[in-house]
Amino acid sequence: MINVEHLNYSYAHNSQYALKDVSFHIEKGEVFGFLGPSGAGKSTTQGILTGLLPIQEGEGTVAGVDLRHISRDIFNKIGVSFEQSNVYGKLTALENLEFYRKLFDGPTMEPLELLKMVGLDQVKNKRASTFSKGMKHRLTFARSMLNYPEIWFLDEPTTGLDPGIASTIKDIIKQKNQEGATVFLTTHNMFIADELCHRVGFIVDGVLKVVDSPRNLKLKYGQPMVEVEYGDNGQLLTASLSLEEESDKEKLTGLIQGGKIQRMHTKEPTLEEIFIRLTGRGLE
Ligand SMILES: Nc1ncnc2c1ncn2[C@@H]1O[C@H](COP(=O)(O)OP(=O)(O)OP(=O)(O)O)[C@@H](O)[C@H]1O
Repeated sequence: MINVEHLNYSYAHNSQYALKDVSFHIEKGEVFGFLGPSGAGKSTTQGILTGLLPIQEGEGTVAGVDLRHISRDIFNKIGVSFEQSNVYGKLTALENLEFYRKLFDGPTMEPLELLKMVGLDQVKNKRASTFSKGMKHRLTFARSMLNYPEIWFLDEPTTGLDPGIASTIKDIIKQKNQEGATVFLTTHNMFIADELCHRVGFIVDGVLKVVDSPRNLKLKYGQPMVEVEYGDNGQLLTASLSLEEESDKEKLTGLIQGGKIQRMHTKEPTLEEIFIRLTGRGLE
């Protein structure tokens, strides 16, 4: 569905590259998470894949469309929900969707149904200019589904939303994916990525460091850890101990032999911990 090879991109057309030799492939029906800190190159990649930025070096196809020769066809096949995508403030929520609906050549979803899905049906006749940031975000998200996209580009789909709405948005993404949509999702949020993505790519300073499933990454790069609760001089203490580091192993053996452990369980590494381990960087 998405294939890119050796993408390099420089905004200033000099040796300062925002993307450095980025290559990856995304299969039909995958939810692919593109993860990295601010300035890593996520938006630049998304810009190229959606035809907003030209390919400078390298090559790629999106839904069968060659990125060097973007045709109108691509806009009928993709859906885009980016933070900076505008909604028309003077139009109501419903009018916004009715307007965008007309731009597509193929079948489209019912605007009212979309507004219901994202919890905006009660305010369908209110102007978008009166909406909060979160409401505008939901309207943009709804708009991006209008044309039953084959590939759905989502930028931070749940950021800034209250937990109830964020959960609804996650459910919609899962549902649309089950119906066949391929999803390219960029985020700083490892929990969202872990929950939604079949595979993730870690990008830092324009370099794609690794692409794999969250499960494989945890198996390959996560340190096995145990969390123990133990009694010491009448106090209840806790410790996270690595099963690979000698000093931790000795401490654990001591606690077991001393009969001090009250509770013990294995701890799965988080994607964030693996990101830091592999890239030497945090996600903020
Ligand atoms: N319009 C632009 N002109 C010049 N440099 C830019 C422009 N947009 C981005 N850059 C630079 O390109 C690099 C990659 O930026 P990009 O926006 O792709 O990162 P990002 O991972 O999307 O970050 P964020 O999470 O903050 O959106 C950064 O060094 C950034 O400063």
